[in-house]
Amino acid sequence: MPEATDAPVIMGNVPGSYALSVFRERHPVLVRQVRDALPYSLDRLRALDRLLDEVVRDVMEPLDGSAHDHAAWARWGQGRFGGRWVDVPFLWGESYFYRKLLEATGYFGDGPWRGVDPFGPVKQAELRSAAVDDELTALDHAATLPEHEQAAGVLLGSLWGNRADLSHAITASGGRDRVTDLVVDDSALLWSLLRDRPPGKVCLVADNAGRELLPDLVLIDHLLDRGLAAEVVLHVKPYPYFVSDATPADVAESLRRLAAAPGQAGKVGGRLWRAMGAGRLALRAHPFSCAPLPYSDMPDDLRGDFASASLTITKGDLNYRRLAGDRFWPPATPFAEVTAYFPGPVVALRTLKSDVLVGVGERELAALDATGSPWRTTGTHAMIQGRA
Ligand SMILES: O=P(O)(O)OC[C@@]1(O)O[C@H](CO)[C@@H](O)[C@@H]1O
Repeated sequence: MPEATDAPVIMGNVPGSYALSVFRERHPVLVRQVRDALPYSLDRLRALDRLLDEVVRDVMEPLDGSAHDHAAWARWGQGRFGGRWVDVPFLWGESYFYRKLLEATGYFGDGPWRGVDPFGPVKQAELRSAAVDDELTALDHAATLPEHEQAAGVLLGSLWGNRADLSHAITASGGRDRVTDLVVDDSALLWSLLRDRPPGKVCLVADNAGRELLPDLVLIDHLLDRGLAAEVVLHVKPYPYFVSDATPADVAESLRRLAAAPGQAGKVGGRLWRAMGAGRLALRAHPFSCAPLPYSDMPDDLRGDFASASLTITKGDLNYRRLAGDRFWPPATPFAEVTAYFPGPVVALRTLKSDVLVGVGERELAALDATGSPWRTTGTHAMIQGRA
């Protein structure tokens, strides 16, 4: 087995790879969708057209010198501008794409589009959907179940909520069934970290808004309400990212949606609303959450936050890539080994939508590969993977 540290970084340019399909197929579609989502003015439409051209021609241009974070991106992207989009590490190239998309829409500019979420229309449609009504109504039945089933239910709800990812939906063939047998199931570890010690601080690093964030909030309510956490810090993105990633505005909208719902959902929403006001639920939108870097490069203040938590729960595929490192790890590499740098207990809840994979033995891997399905990238499979 190769040394884990030799694991190659996932690049965008490998023929036939998932990463290449994201650059070649997903990004052009996304620019076109954003272009049509809001009544943008001519200058914004032109900027979006320039970005589309840049992506299709496959020549990466630097951020405009007037951008507030131009210096940071110039440093991170040194030696990459003028080259092909696909010739950079996958994680870096995707992050930069979303940053450029916001630039084109005027999100950080001085004009009228400042602060307008280009993905707002799709996020709002999802939050208003009948599917969300059904999911909130289902909480009434869940509340009648025995305690251990409720605990398992809120955890699985949050885990599978990660399938609701509007960026993945763009190129996923859709409608694929979930495979309920988890690829890795460390849920016993998660519960023991919460139950076998006095309640402490739990950090939940969120992923998508809407149909993922709602069950995340239900999980948070469970932890606070059952005394499994004294406080929860909910980490979200400071600005729109990867289409549906949750921002503070999305948290506010989801809490309003919950609090306005009848039955159990309304009770959950009311409790969380009060917890926010009382400081038992805090919101953090650290700039590093949108950085094109792995968590091993996190700044000291963020490290301090996770270090003071009795448990950090990370949600979703992108957070998993950043936690483990966006590399083709030998799949049997222990999760504890690749996350040894993380300053405290950490559990990842993830449906699999990219090639990064650790902690899976040869026999399990062979059995999954033998199914012949693209199980590593289509969101059909999920894992709860952690270390104390
Ligand atoms: O973090 P999430 O929402 O679970 O997934 C993000 C995602 O859809 O985006 C990337 C491709 O663009 C993949 O890593 C992953 O499939």
